[in-house]
Amino acid sequence: MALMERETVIQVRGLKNSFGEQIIHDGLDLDVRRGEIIGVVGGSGTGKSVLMRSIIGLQTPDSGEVEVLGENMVGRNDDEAKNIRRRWGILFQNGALFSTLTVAENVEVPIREYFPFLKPPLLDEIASYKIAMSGLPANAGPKFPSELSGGMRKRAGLARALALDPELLFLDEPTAGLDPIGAAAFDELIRSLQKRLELTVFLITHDLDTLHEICDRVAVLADKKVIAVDTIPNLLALDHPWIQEYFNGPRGRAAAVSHEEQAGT
Ligand SMILES: Nc1ncnc2c1ncn2[C@@H]1O[C@H](COP(=O)(O)OP(=O)(O)OP(=O)(O)O)[C@@H](O)[C@H]1O
Repeated sequence: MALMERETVIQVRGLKNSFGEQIIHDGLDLDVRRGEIIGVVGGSGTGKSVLMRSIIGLQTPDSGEVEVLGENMVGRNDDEAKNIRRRWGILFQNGALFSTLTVAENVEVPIREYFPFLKPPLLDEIASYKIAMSGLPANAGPKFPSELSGGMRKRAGLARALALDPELLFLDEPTAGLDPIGAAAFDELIRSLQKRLELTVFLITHDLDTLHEICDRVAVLADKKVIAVDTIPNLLALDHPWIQEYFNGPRGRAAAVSHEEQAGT
């Protein structure tokens, strides 16, 4: 089915967020469609993380509407949001793993929250499956986060994000801090998981390679709004200075050339 015809799974309308005098978003709109990987870009401090926090209900906006999977997210208390929270997984920027728990125990945290009656053997089995799915070796399960490399910690965070078989996956700068080979492998993992599990992925990134390699559309934050959401070729046709500088600057062009070479075009 063409992307345009698919169901909207995240709908943001007229979002306004501010901290004191500082207005971050003012009249921001965004639609995310089922099954797409949408990249969210914008200069530092344009409010990408605040947007994600507003969508998942961690930030109460000054005004505006946020719907996720048909449910209103604004002003819900924790209890009300519990049912909707289990339908998404989140990989925060630093992985946000509990340092005193092993990787397997970290993956089990959300499962225990929602299914407290599950017995340890089954919990361990589910955790092992999620760990393998995230491309970690089986012996990573009993390790503590401090014993893992940065790339492995991200995969462990991903395993936890996938613990409850989510429909939506939120990723905040997943390739930040990874070397280019590790970043490319992580991109590939996200793409293959998205296809296999039919995920919708909301991905904040500064990584131009990631945008070219795996994003179906890219949303650009500037001037306190989403100024455009489109494929990269269509964004390039727009005459906005930030978009031009970002995608057509030296790094943007290098990422585009590398993507074309890999695609054999
Ligand atoms: N809890 C908070 N209290 C006060 N100001 C905040 C808070 N959270 C975010 N901000 C401010 O809101 C602005 C947007 O922050 P946000 O983290 O969303 O930016 P970003 O686009 O994700 O940036 P980066 O690309 O650097 O990660 C920043 O100026 C930040 O200082």
